Amino acid sequence: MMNILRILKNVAYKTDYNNLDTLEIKEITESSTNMKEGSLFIAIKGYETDGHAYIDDAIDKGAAAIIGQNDISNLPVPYIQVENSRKALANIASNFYDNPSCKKKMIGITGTNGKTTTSYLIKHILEESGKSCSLIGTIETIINGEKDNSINTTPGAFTINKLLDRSEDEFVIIEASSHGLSQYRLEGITFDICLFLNLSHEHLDYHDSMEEYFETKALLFKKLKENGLALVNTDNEWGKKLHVRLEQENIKTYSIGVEDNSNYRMMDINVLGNGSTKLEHKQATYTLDCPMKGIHNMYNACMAYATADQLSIEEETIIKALKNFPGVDGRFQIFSQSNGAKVIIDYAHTTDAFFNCLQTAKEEGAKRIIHIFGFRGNRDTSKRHAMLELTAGLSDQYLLTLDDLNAVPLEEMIETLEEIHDAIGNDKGVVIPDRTLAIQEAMQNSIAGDWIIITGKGHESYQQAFALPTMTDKETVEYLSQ
Ligand SMILES: CC(=O)N[C@H]1[C@@H](OP(=O)(O)OP(=O)(O)OC[C@H]2O[C@@H](n3ccc(=O)[nH]c3=O)[C@H](O)[C@@H]2O)O[C@H](CO)[C@@H](O)[C@@H]1O[C@H](C)C(=O)N[C@@H](C)C(=O)N[C@H](CCC(=O)O)C(=O)O
Ligand SMILES: Nc1ncnc2c1ncn2[C@@H]1O[C@H](COP(=O)(O)OP(=O)(O)OP(=O)(O)O)[C@@H](O)[C@H]1O
Repeated sequence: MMNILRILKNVAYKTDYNNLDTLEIKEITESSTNMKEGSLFIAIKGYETDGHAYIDDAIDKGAAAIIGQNDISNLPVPYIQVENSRKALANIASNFYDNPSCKKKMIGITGTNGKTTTSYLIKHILEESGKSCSLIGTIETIINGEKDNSINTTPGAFTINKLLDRSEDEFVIIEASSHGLSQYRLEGITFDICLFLNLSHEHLDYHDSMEEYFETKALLFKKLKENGLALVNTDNEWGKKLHVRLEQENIKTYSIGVEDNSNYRMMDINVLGNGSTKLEHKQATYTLDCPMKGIHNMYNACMAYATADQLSIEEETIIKALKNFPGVDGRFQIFSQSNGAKVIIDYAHTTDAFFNCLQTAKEEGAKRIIHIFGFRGNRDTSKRHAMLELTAGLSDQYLLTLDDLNAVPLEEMIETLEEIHDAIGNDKGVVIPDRTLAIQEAMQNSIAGDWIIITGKGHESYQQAFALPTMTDKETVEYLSQ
């Protein structure tokens, strides 16, 4: 039980109810479906529906009080009006759990690509150095070693605070998506270290422009604790811009990149075979071996190195940990075939990530590159042409197939694939809607030296059933390898 006035600390509100000082709350929820008697229900205007429509339902289920942003009177339980209930929820959750992010060493990671990979790299290094670490991200949450599948990359504010409260680990790594940042899911959370990885065309169905997308990502750095520090990959225009801005704001910032003036300077990058790079920092140079393929993963490894270094972990420990990093499910995961072909499963769903995957295969000596991919329904459609254009140029063959439909009718998506293929594609390509049959086609016709690259789904399960009895790209590949 907690008094409502404690829950409302630092939240601006108005109410007609005069006895808040005696109002005790058992729990908080934003969902009437999860209501428990004695809870505070927070009504949120959502993207799909309006939580204010469920206030009666919440009261029927025993809500002790309601918070919302609409003008409402004459409810049978106290009503507290705030300006923005989503923002209020975040502050309330933080109050309810007694500001849990202040008690942890918090690491926040943002960028278009590489958040998940970098978070697992950092977690691995921390654990190899004997420290305990929670992780909240796209694939799963790991709290006190217990894993749960994720719904969002950045969960809702209430969930985050609850997870932080449950965590007995010393460190917590959170992947910060732009949706999460713009929807106040991280409001009230403060960080010791924040990382900016990169920014490329993505989510422009949600953000008005790249500029706005960048500004949303940059919000993470407003959440640094007083002595917190920023680690920024400055080998991209957005990283450079952020680095300059943070320095002007007197925030302790380190740049990571190939340029001479980078604080962590990458040199002699070798991405072939067992990749390695030299990293120079404060006149000392270290050699990092990174078993994950591709220049993009070299950047992820260097960002992880810099983070661990700033946490005063011994260089030798970091270097050893990077070398034995086991990789991440569905991130450039290689399945060598008995006929000498290789199949790669990767979560790439941006043009930038496509380039990294296909280019890596080329540099690794692929004789032919066969790319299997689709487009997610109800997600940024403006990136599709560039994605196909890139693969039509770099691959030797491409198979356009289904990704998640997300409520787009099957026939409509197949038509879209055919239209884009006709408009942008070339004779290297073919449309095979059934994802498992597309993989089968590529694998059955493969020869030694082929690299079959399957992108888009990574670790995720299929949303719909396909012809083969499998639920993930990995299962399909293993089924066809038997
Ligand atoms: C479009 C979007 O971002 N939606 C997010 C948002 O949902 P919402 O609050 O708008 O939900 P809503 O369904 O409209 O419901 C409104 C309110 O009514 C309440 N309600 C609803 C029904 C009912 O019977 N009773 C009831 O009380 C709901 O609990 C909610 O509070 O807030 C929820 C809680 O934080 C998120 O889980 C949810 O993410 C959905 C599932 C989603 O798919 N989001 C994607 C776009 C997303 O956020 N992706 C990024 C990663 C992107 C990337 O980089 O790939 C992420 O961080 O996951
Ligand atoms: N540093 C990077 N730069 C560019 N592309 C990258 C980088 N790291 C990974 N990628 C590509 O992005 C894909 C997704 O990687 P990862 O899951 O680590 O990123 P993410 O930011 O967590 O993605 P999401 O926001 O979609 O969950 C990888 O499979 C790879 O193709």
